[in-house]
Amino acid sequence: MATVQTPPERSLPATMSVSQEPSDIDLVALTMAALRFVNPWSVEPKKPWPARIEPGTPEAKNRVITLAEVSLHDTRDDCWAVIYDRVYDFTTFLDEHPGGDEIMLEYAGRDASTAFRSSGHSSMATKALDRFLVGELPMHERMYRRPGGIRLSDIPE
Ligand code: HEM
Repeated sequence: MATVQTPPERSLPATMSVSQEPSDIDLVALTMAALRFVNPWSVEPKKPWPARIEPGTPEAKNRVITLAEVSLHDTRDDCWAVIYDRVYDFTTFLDEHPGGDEIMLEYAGRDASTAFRSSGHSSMATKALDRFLVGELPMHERMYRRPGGIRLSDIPE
């Protein structure tokens, strides 16, 4: 006598909620794959920057750093400041500064453009900034290096 075989009962995985149909899951996976194909940046997390940036390296030139991030580096052991929209790590320079460390620490974690300019620094001092560069402010936070920004004749290239 022929026996009729019924398919085994399909049970949902323990993690799947009762309201979620298997076809919904496939649709999500498909959409993610399609988005990845069209624009990988829309779904992949961006590669995080290394925790420590070596000042003055090509990598430092391309890094965008917000004022909020600069403000976290405001101590003698970790001293950043902004001069003409560029972000510098002056930690290793504090003890070497001919004008003393105190004045530089006053601007740790902040914009020091006006202070730097009004201290009558030589063009040599301005050029020496490159050694300490770790990044640049985003366009919307800049005062100088942006279209329509403050124009000064002696801002370094
Ligand atoms: C936070 C920003 C800074 C402030 C407020 C500041 C302030 C000063 C002041 C007040 C002096 C004059 C000292 C005196 O005449 O007794 C001075 C001198 C000097 N500073 Fe700074 N400084 C800053 C950053 C820097 C940086 C980043 C450099 C080099 C990369 C630098 C290099 C020099 C040099 C070389 C002198 C001797 C004069 C000259 O050759 O220009 N300073 N600074």
